[in-house]
Amino acid sequence: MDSPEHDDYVPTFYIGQHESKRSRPVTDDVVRRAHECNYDMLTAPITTSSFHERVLALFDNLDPDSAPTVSALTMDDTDLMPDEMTSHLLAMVSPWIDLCSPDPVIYNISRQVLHLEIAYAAFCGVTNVILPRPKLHHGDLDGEGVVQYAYSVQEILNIGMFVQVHIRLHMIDDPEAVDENMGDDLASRARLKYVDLSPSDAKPKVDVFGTWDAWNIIRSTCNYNPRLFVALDLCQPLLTSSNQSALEVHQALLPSRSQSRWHCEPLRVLIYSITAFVPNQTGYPVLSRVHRDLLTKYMRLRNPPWILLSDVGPIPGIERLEPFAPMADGDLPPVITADVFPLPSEAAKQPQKHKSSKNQHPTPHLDYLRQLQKRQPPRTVLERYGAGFQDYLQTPLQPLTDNLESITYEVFEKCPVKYEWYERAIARALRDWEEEGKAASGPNGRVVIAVVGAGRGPLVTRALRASETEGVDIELWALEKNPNACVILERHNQTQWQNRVNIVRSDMRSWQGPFREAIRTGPDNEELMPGPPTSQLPGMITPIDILVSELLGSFADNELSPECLDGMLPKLNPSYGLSIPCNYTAFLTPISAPKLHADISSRAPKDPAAPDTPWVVMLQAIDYLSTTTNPQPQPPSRSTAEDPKPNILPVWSFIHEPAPSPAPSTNSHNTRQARLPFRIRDRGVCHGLAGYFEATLYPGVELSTNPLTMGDKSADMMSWFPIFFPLKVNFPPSPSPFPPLTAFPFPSPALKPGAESANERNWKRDKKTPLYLPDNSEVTATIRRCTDERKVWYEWVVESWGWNLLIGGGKKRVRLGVSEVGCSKGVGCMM
Ligand SMILES: C[S@@+](CC[C@H](N)C(=O)[O-])C[C@H]1O[C@@H](n2cnc3c(N)ncnc32)[C@H](O)[C@@H]1O
Repeated sequence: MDSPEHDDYVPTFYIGQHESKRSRPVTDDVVRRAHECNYDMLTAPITTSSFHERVLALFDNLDPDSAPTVSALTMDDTDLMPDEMTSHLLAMVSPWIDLCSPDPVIYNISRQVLHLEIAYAAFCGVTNVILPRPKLHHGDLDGEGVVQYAYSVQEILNIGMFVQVHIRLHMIDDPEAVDENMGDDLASRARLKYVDLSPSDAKPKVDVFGTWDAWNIIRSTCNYNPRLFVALDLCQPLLTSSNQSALEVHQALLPSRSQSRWHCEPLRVLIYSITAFVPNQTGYPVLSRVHRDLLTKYMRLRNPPWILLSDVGPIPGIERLEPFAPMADGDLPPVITADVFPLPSEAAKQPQKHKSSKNQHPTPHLDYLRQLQKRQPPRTVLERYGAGFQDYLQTPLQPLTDNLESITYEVFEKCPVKYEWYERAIARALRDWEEEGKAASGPNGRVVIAVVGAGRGPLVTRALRASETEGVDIELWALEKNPNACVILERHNQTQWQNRVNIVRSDMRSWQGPFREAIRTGPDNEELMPGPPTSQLPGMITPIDILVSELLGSFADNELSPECLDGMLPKLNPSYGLSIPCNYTAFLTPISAPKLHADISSRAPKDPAAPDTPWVVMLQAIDYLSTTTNPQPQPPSRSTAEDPKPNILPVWSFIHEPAPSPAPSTNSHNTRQARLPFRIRDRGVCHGLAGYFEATLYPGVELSTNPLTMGDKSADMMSWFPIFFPLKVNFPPSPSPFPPLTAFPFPSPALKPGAESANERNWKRDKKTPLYLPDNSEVTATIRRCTDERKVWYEWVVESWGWNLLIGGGKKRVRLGVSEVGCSKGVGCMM
């Protein structure tokens, strides 16, 4: 396997240019010029300033008791035309509307403007629109209008059936952030009877999850519609107090808790305004390390977001539109590439330099991003191996009932770690065997090793190699029940293993053990000595000294390793026999995984088992809901003060050692149950449980997929992706609180082909609304490993808990919600 340093991968940065107030229409020529400058796309307002003036005048001249009607768009109201280049445009809905307004007339007008603009953009063939941010604060009202906004979004998803809708949001909610449209907008016209502007003592504070909360309402109302995305503003207007350095402010606005939360949402656009950049020592605009790290993280998503540079200057040459030398190819003078974050004192000294540099490089911000694109750190082994698999749901393998294909074994065999670790474990076991002078079970004192479930034989090769390196003689058995894989084993035995391996075609649960000639010795031939392996009767069965198996699944025991090994353990050498692995433990943690939730929801109508299936999935767009702050100090340049790490708790274990007697006839000894409490610091939505495992192959040699220990125990191991237990929660469907508007010029949108029926919608709401967890709450996950005489399956349920303050002091723990029981019996593993 190549080392990650040799990865020649360059990520795709799809970069667009946005101006909040475009001075000229976005024509073909403008788009062409933007492409020449190495921009990939442009934003365009759907309507013109004259439409803006018309609507404001409508409101200003309104009889307060009448229902206003915004008349249909005219030629003067828009510059947008159906055109080939519309596919390169991100159409901007007017930022001066307020869909959250508590003033019903303003809401009514805003909603009409939205409908008119979306309908016209859809008519022109626009496929991507960006909606203005939901306004979260109106006087002393905080977050009240979000539901209103959410219903408007739900409506427009049914107007433009091919339009992808991007909701513009700040990373965090800062109530004091300056609103760029202030004065020119409908929001500032809200009437006092609806908005109390009197100064209040209880000023809302910065809320790290405030904007996420709004997004959660919007996408939940829209049933996780796959055409709904986040356009994230990465830089809020900086309210730098004089004693804060620019670096501190940038870090404070990008807390790692909110970074990881947005990472799990459907991020489609990242918006960098000019305030996200700071001049480097040579005066060129660069991003701080916090921003650079964030960009690297977000650009590694399976579908990397687009980047919008907002108000960083016009497209060069646009006024004259003369031929233009292409820019921003990423080959820059070294001054631009030095992105050392300046000390605030240095930055303050450099404004002049910055200006003159900009004149020499007309698109310095774009140049810098193109340069960053080229200098992205190489992908890790896991990232390379997992490319394309991120958040892709796979049904777990059933190697016991199904016979795997050769290609599946081939994928296993690519893991650079697992087989190495098995060889190490076998080598240590042989060394200890020798050093401790243990009596072996094979002829001539040879240690009997049985690789059970040998597949195409990689562990057989490793066992032979371990014996050679340790200089310990072994007798090797390889057992496999897949007849096709046995052909490969037999071929390998002939061509690679010099016929040193005894190959057995059998299910391990019915294998008697190493069967060999019984050689009679002693003065009267009354003693029996183990002879060479044979299939002839009469013979004798001898114990196995070292049993090697790899029957583990993503949740350790989910591919029935315990059930398979049950039959083998009584065949171990009773004094010294050992199993590799000797034990394994499953782990769980609650996660937010909107993408997986949406995927499972969309499968559910056709595949009713989908919400009850524990899925194998390379988790990427997820957020851990239960975290602790990492106590280990980090280099100051690399992290903010807090660096949360997930609480991932052990669920249950299986231990494999010589068994004195055959396993009981029922499988009830392999059932398990666990109830795990998780503290939740920050609010979020729980979509399910992420499962991992750790296994001890031999003391000191461990495998782990648990993110907390994987780096130490088996870094770069890629044989197993985690498992995901989805959550189903039962809530009654909620009717729309908003009756259709009578004054609206269009008829209420009828159901178009492909739109959801009420039944489908209700089914989704009834069956799969995820569990909302408030700040400072608790989650308990209860999970069981169940069995009958034919199958093994899991059942899981999640409860959320909060605290009620009691009159007279104290608090009481109260249950806030409980999920439906997930049950995988329908897709359980056959024994
Ligand atoms: C996960 S694969 C591992 C294969 C191989 N050891 C490797 O590491 O590439 C598990 C193998 O065990 C075999 N297997 C599972 N249950 C078995 C059983 N009860 N008896 C024999 N073989 C079994 C499967 O056919 C499969 O080849």
